Amino acid sequence: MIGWQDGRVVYDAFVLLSFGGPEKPDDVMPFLRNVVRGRGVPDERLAEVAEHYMHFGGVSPINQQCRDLLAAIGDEFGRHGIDLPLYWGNRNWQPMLADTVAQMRDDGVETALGFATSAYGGYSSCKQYWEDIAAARKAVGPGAPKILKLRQFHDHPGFVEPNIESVRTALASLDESRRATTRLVFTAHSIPVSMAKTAGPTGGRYNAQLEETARLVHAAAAADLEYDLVWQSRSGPPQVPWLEPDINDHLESLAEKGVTDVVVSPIGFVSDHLEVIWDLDNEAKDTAARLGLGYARATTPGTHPRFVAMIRELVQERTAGASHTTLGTLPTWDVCPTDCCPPPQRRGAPS
Ligand SMILES: CC1=C(CCC(=O)O)c2cc3nc(cc4[nH]c(cc5[nH]c(cc1n2)c(C)c5CCC(=O)O)c(CCC(=O)O)c4C)C(CCC(=O)O)=C3C
Ligand SMILES: [Fe+2]
Repeated sequence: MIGWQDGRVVYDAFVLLSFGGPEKPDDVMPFLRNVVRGRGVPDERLAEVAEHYMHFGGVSPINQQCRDLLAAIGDEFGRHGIDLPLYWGNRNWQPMLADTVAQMRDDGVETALGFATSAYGGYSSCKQYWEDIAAARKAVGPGAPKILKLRQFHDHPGFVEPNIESVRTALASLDESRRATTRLVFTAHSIPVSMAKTAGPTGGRYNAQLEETARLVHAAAAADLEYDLVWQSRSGPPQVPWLEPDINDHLESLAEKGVTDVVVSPIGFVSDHLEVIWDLDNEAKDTAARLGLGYARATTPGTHPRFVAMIRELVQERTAGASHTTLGTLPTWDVCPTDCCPPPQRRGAPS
């Protein structure tokens, strides 16, 4: 067996867990149907989102970003003597996690560490990855390896520092003479209010973590500016309340208040995938232009070396049983309680 002993558990593989995205036009609708299975997202919304993907030739950047990240993780592990085979499986598109888990079983993997491409707690960002693992193992059946997801990392310096750096870079591209009326706007994926209420063991964890990350990035990158945390990429039927305000509405109210320029920092995401390049680089940017606001979008961590080092550190934290490296004050843990972050109520056809 490949791997190493930490005195408690032997991990013999690493698996990257992600969302998945289409890589050609014919993938788009089946991918979207996988994402919204049983969730009551109206067809009009799906058709609209399909157009966003078609705008980029039906190709989401997220899968290539995962390939690049996995290659960088391999280099990083190699430099630090971590000899674990690397795998990658998605929730919604090929390579699907169940196929990856079957391959891992065939390769003799017994217990893997999984890294999900989301920093936060809550159903979509955390719990659903645990569910993905359980469903994939069930599909594979006897001999399926155990997979333990690495912890949430919203306030790890390896996540916060690349965001600080990119906010500074974005800010430097704006007109210095208008700095006093420049605003820092953090964004994250909106989720249903009911999902936000039940995020984490005591509720509200998604918002609390995002507020903490925003505070940490703001303090280090641009403490003289005012800042806000707002939401993007709302889905779901209009009668269901989701977190507000939307970034576009927020830009309107900022312009009314006399703000002249904005730096938008999508701290809710780890890579510049489609929700970032469509919703921010197209929609929000157009809104800013219409309002006459200067606009700069900060990049996400992607394959930033500090971010990649964080992934290696999270593995070492786990295998050495070391204490968690955190910049904030919210509690962290390795394994989530089983009863936190319940799934949203399913509507329409069961999956
Ligand atoms: C919290 C959160 C994250 C961040 C955490 C994480 O990263 O995991 C995230 C990431 C992403 N969301 C993505 C895409 C989509 N999300 C959708 C729909 C939804 N997202 C939700 C939440 C989140 N989503 C929710 C509650 C829904 C409603 C339906 C449901 O309950 O599932 C839909 C359906 C159509 C629509 O937008 O209405 C699409 C296409 C992509 C891929 C982008 C690419 O292709 O590059 C990524 C990384
Ligand atoms: Fe989403």
